[in-house]
Amino acid sequence: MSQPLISFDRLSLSFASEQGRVRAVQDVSFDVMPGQTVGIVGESGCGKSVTAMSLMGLLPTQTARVDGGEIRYQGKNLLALRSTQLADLRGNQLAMIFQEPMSALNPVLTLGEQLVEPLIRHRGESPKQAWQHATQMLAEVGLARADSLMRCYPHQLSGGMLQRVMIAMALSCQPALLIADEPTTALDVTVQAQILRLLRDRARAHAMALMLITHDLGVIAQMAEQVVVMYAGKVVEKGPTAEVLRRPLHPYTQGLIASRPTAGERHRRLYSIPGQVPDLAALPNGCAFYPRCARATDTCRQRIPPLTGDRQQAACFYADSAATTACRETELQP
Ligand SMILES: Nc1ncnc2c1ncn2[C@@H]1O[C@H](COP(=O)(O)OP(=O)(O)OP(=O)(O)O)[C@@H](O)[C@H]1O
Repeated sequence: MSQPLISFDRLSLSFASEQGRVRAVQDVSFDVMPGQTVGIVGESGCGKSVTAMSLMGLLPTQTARVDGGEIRYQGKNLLALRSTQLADLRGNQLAMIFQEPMSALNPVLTLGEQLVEPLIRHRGESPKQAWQHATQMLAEVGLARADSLMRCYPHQLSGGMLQRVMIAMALSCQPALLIADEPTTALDVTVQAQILRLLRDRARAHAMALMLITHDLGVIAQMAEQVVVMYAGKVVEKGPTAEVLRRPLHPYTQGLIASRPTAGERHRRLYSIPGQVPDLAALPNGCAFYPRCARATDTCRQRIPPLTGDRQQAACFYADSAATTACRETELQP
């Protein structure tokens, strides 16, 4: 068995805020194997992006603090690297694309200028080689007339085209890992499917690992071999996607699956998980999900269960398969 490419090992992070420390990530552990796609899923504010940004060294240094743990890349703890060493890995061996491609591009530089810069800096290509390489990459992500696109400014392209440019930019340095943070949320549905297909094909063609952050369990089902379910800054369940979706153990995962809208069920009342996500600056004792959990008992209020087990792990004292009948299994199988 090969070594993990990335290991999050008991990572805890917090932010300083006027309300006190926001415990955005607590004790998060999971691995990404070389070439593997891992989906991170959970409601808004559960810590998905912060987890990804910490790997890229992109957290705000004035407010963010690492409270414990490591993020190892090929065995090296990224949190112990100097910022220049991390900057060298970023955009080279580790790349990231975001929900809004426009916010990651410089509006006053042409796409060509922005595409060639990392190739010159990280790969030592000459300006001419970098230009040819970038043009090839645009063609590889399905953009026609790549040479003339190189002379365009970001505002001249549609959202779908820009996301393709971001993927080309990320792939151009042949990263070992690409993080895609809600890469299709800002796109219309047909373009979403194209971009996801492109990401999957390119990840396979380049033997690249993919960390895919999304709210959408359907996307996870199609794309990811492993899934990590986060709630209030913690991993509540993780495992092979097919197994977690077929037999979710944690009541939160069960709720997420049950609340997914599906085609052909116009008359079904949409289920939503009752209650609100907790304030991460004032987390309750015990399991953070208990105020919203129909099965919560006094034990859940007092103690936090550990994430245990080998295949599927669930941080819940009462995690079992008994309540999974409400989950519409067949529709979510990859
Ligand atoms: N710079 C910051 N300062 C203070 N708190 C922050 C900062 N960045 C994130 N947080 C807090 O950390 C928590 C986790 O945020 P994060 O962006 O990781 O959530 P998320 O799961 O990615 O949500 P979404 O799906 O909406 O992007 C949130 O409570 C958020 O308010």
